[in-house]
Amino acid sequence: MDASEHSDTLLSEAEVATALESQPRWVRDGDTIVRSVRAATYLDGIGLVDAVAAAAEAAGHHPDITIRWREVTFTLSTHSAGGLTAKDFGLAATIDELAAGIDD
Ligand SMILES: C[C@H](O)[C@H](O)[C@H]1CNC2=NC(N)=NC(=O)C2=N1
Repeated sequence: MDASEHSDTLLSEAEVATALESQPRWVRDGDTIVRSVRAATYLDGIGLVDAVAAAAEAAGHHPDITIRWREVTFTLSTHSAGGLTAKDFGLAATIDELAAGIDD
């Protein structure tokens, strides 16, 4: 399932806590979840950004992305809903798949 198939109903605090237990690479920061990936090289990080951008566009759900040399930080929130929804955790799972083998 990609993020476009997930509901944009706001998750409860309990639902967010449960979702984070199964996605341990992500940390809560207010109305967002955040993960940083440290790639072996700058271009590996850019390659990950490119792959995530394609997946995000296909899903119609887009992360905030910060690039600092070879560390790429993804911040997820459903802006239209004003907080965290299943779309964010769906995209988080996709990013985890794409980052597997990149994170050093
Ligand atoms: C029409 C389109 O689905 C919306 O503008 C989408 C696009 N991508 C988005 N991405 C994120 N993260 N939050 C949104 O509310 C959002 N809205």
